[in-house]
Amino acid sequence: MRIAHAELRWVRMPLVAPFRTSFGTSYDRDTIVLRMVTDEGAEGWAECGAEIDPLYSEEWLDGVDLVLRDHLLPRLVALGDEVTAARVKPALEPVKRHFMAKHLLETAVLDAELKSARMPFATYLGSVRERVPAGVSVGIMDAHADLLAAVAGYLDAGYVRIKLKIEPGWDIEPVRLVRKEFGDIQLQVDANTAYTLMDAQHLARLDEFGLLLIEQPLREDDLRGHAELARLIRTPVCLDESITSARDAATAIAMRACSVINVKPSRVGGYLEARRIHDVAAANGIPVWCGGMLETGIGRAPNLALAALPGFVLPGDTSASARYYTQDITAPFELDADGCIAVPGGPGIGVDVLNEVLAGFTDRVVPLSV
Ligand SMILES: CC(=O)N[C@@H](Cc1ccc2ccccc2c1)C(=O)O
Ligand SMILES: [Mg+2]
Repeated sequence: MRIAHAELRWVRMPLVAPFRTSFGTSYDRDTIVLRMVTDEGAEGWAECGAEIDPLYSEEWLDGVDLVLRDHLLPRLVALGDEVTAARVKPALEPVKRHFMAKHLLETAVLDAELKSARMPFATYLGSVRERVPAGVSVGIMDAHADLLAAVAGYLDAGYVRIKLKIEPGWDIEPVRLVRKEFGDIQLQVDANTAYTLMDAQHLARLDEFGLLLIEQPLREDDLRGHAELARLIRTPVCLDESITSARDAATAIAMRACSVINVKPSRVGGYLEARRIHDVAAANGIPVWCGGMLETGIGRAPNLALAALPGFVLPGDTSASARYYTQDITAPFELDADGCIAVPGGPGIGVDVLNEVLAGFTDRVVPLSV
């Protein structure tokens, strides 16, 4: 197929509550939505996982906008009417990394391609479930009481797994209190690279709480350190920021740097690479789960399809829309009575974009030359 039209929409949506991690606090969610139309009139949508500032990873929204316009899209347009999702990665290969920008293009092409074929993401990716259990990510708070109230609210809402953001000074005590207050719920923590090997003894104090995993305790480029840490603590080590490709996954697994992987299509360049990571992990007996980047429904929908693949055996951060937004730009995703969210069944991402709502949150539209 040929790309007939494409545009970037800079979007800002208020968060229902500030979301604080070891790398900063977000009060709104800024993102870029890519809308693509093919010569057959199929519309492809994708949502960027990068943040406004390069604090989660080296990518950020201004950089995505620039690299996509100046270096990535021209390579895709050069394919003429041979554009397919499978050809996106090879066409963009000469540009190093920039996975969140590449994910935007590949996902919009895949959405348009699947809509033309009237095939849901779930069918294409190989989903085996109609609904997936929802976990939730809980930010660092000002006081222990606020944390306990937030966790109680999420458990009442039906979330089947709680993930606590931690950092030095907010780790052992919050976990101890949540364990004491809520018993043997499925509980894990995410440090977003906030610790070093010097903290190994301190992190070993988390072992008594029977956590499912500790996510990305060390720097994103320190696989050796994670392998060393994994020998010093009992809590399973899960990697997020460190894993940007199936090759990274293979290396981390071979080095025993992790025993669980958080898979995020936006971090690894798209759903095709996310599935490759799933396959590499499954071949090595490593469980994976679907991470989140505070996606609106445009990103949440395909993530749910991915989370329904056989190797996604742990609850992910595919929370309900209401976890972050009072008004989503698609119909809201909601938990059912079992704490699960239904995998969209329509063609492509399987949800319709609410154009008026999107327009209300759109700061500016950047037409792209194709
Ligand atoms: C749900 C969750 O914890 N996500 C990321 C961290 C994160 C936190 C805050 C964000 C704000 C704007 C965009 C992306 C963001 C990602 C993680 O797993 O590490
Ligand atoms: Mg994480």
